[in-house]
Amino acid sequence: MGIRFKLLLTFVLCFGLMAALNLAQLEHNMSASYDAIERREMIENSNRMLQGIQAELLALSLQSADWAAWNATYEFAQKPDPVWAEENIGVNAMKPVHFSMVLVVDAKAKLLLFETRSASGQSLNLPELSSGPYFALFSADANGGTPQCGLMQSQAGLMLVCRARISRNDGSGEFVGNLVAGRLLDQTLVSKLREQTQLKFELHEQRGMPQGLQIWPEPASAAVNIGSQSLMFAHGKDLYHFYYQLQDVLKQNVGILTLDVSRDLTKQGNLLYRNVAQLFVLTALGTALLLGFFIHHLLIRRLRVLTNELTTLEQQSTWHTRIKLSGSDELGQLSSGINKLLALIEQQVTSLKLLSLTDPLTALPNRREFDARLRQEFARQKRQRIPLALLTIDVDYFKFYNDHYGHPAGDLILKEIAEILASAVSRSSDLAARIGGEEFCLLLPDTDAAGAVLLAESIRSKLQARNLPHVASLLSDRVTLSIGGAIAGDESIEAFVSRTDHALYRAKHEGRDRVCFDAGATE
Ligand SMILES: Nc1nc2c(ncn2[C@@H]2O[C@H](COP(=O)(O)OP(=O)(O)OP(=O)(O)O)[C@@H](O)[C@H]2O)c(=O)[nH]1
Repeated sequence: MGIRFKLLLTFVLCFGLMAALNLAQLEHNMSASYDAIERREMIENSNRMLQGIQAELLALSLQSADWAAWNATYEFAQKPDPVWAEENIGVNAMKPVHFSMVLVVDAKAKLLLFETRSASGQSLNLPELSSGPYFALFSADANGGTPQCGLMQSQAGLMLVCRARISRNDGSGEFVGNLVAGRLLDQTLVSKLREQTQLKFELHEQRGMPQGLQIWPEPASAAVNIGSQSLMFAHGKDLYHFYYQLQDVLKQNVGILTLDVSRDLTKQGNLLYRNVAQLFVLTALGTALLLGFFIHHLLIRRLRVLTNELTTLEQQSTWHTRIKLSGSDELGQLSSGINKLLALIEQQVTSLKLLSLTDPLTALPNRREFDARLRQEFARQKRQRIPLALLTIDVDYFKFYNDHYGHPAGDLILKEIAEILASAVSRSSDLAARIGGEEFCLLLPDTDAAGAVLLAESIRSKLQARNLPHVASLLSDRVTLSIGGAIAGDESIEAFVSRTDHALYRAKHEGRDRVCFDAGATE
């Protein structure tokens, strides 16, 4: 797995995790605040719905209290006058105040007046109100001036009803009876209330509540005299279904109010959340890709260049090549560091190479260098048909010199001879080398036998001129050299070198301090 993929994976994971955490936090906060706002709105709505009915009940209460606290009504309760009643509290007076029912009962629970009126002006058939538990409640002395109101179940439907104690205008007078006023809670009234409250609630006359409802946490305090204190609810994905149990003045279940409230806020919140989530995911992905792009250009691409150049270096095993990665940042510094290291290695390799090809005592090329050059020049001689001469030079009785003067003095002699050989060769293609203890070689390309002999003799002369004493020599009291030489012919290198060795052997054998040349193989 490449570093680019790893980085990209890391970014995606990090940003993904970050987005997920933020989204979870956002969702938690959002749903908590939306829930709170929605709950407040629900309470307001349900209270508004109940307050609408309460307001109707209050209007009914005021009107019935008005009719009950009237001297004429007080007199009627003691001495009923049907003509007066018809005009003032009877069916004719009911229309303007939207009463559906007026009932007057005296102190002895005798029904004095019972008028009903539908919205269309017809009378209603309400036999259950002139006897039974409702009538018992209507005829009891309430012992108070404030009318008692609530709901009532009748054959014509649910009815708002208020019972008021009949009194004089100033509220005085003994108990002479009650006046009960009612108003049908029919669809006309429900529609009016729906319009007023701007809430689409429904009135159902069924008594039982559906199964599986939950109790709404806040009590419905506005409606203590028309129903239970609690609201029930069920909630769907987009809607809250509210249920309110209506109870009559006898505390019996008589109907249900339902209200469906759309969860617009939650819907909008969910939409907003989805949008934000999409934005988060896109931003996280976009940022990861952008970072990946920049990292690729700033890092990965350049790292690849560096790796490729290092691979090439390794494959070619060359130290003179340099990394071509520029820049002053960390990668640029790394590349310049590698280049410095390469320069150091190159320098070390060059000097090691030089050391491995140089004789440490005389600073002349050693046997390894000589062998390499010999192979090179021998091949060239074969190719170009140009003469190649080889001289092998050996110090005479050098063992005795060492024995007599000591090894360090012998080293000095070897250095002197090396100087002479180095100064004797004038062409850049000539090579003077120390190939063994006191044995030297001169490789002379493009030199014939005569030239080689001449050079050998000049070396001997130069040594003579230095006049280096060698009292232990069996030949002379000075240091002398024996030189064997040969010109390369159509033969192997070994044969060529062997001929030179034989020439040297001959020089030794014939008395030393001389040059013997073998030109035998030349054509
Ligand atoms: N001082 C010194 N002596 C060396 C070095 N290398 C080889 N020798 C000595 O050179 C001597 C070579 O001796 P031999 O091969 O017997 O030959 P020689 O005494 O020169 O006799 P001929 O070659 O027959 O004239 C030995 O004593 C080696 O120890 C060196 O680097 N320094």
